Amino acid sequence: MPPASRAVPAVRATSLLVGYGESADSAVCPPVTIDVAAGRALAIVGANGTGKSTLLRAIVGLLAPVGGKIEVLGREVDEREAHFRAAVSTVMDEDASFPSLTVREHLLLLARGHGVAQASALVTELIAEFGLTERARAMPTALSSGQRRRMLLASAFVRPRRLLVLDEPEQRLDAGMRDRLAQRLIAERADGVTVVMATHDPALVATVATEALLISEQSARRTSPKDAVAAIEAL
Ligand SMILES: Nc1ncnc2c1ncn2[C@@H]1O[C@H](COP(=O)(O)OP(=O)(O)OP(=O)(O)O)[C@@H](O)[C@H]1O
Repeated sequence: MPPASRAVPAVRATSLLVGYGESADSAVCPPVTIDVAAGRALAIVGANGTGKSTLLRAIVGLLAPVGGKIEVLGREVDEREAHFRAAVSTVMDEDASFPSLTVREHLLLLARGHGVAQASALVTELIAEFGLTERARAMPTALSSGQRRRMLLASAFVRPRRLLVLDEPEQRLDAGMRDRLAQRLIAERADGVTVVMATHDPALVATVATEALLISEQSARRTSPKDAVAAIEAL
């Protein structure tokens, strides 16, 4: 993986408005202006329905902004471009897996599709890290919801990445797995990978985040991880 340039923010939002209509009137949350530097981790926090997932969809190019601007790794978002697909790894709510492939086959296909060297060894490691060794030959339909979530998380780490965009990565994970995920995200940061995650998990914010964006009906404002933890606990 090429080293991330520290000069260019991994994510830069300028008066960004996100929503499901055609114009700024349809924005689901107040405007967002934020820079996230390479190797940092931004936690996006706020009550249900405040627009966290919608904001992530705009960052990964699934939804065009209804106002303002969003740049990822120094360029306007176009998820069809090869450089974007090579650099941006996501775990979103609506993620799908191949219905006819086992856990191991799904991960291998992703790794090979992204040109990862020694894909088989990496897949074996990730399957162990995400506690799926016993289920490596299972079809997705035969997994528990937590196991399926683990497979989708492992999918994010089986491919090259400079930016990880995660929508409530703690969902459906037990306490041990949440802790392991936090350790993995800390290691990712140490490798220069940027993390942007929407989360309701105070432990994940406290251990992984270097900064936070607190969204409410009134504002979307940058805050410290400590204040974000307090805000989650007050919701
Ligand atoms: N596909 C959609 N079309 C229209 N409105 C939507 C769509 N998806 C979400 N919304 C609305 O947009 C607003 C923001 O939703 P969003 O999912 O971004 O919130 P969130 O902060 O991620 O919430 P949660 O914490 O519950 O996951 C909500 O009012 C929601 O009902």
